[in-house]
Amino acid sequence: MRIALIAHDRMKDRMVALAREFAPMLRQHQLMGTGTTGGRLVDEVGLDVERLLSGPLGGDLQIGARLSVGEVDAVVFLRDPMTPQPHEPDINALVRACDVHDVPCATNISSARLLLRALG
Ligand SMILES: O=C(CO)COP(=O)(O)O
Repeated sequence: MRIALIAHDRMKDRMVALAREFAPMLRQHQLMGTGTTGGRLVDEVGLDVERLLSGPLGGDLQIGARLSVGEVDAVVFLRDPMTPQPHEPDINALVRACDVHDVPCATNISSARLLLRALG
């Protein structure tokens, strides 16, 4: 499976903890992430993650574009619900693309755990 991992700044520690928890499972899959999130997962968890652009520079759009042509199977997107983001339209575009193409998209830790368990 091709899994995209994305987290806003205040959610990145939680993404790292989640990735540690699921590291053995995640290693079985092809991973991609936005720039900073991907970097942390590489450096702190030792995962092999293809790093795309940082979110505010177009990383969400890159993932959305891949997803729209069938190149992403699942998304974990830990959005920060409390902080406005300069690239809000990109964020909405990615979540919308998940809905348009019926790609599972977990936007909080509980749903991410369920999704990653299901992908086993
Ligand atoms: O902004 C993001 C998603 O909208 C995440 O981007 P970074 O992983 O580069 O911080």
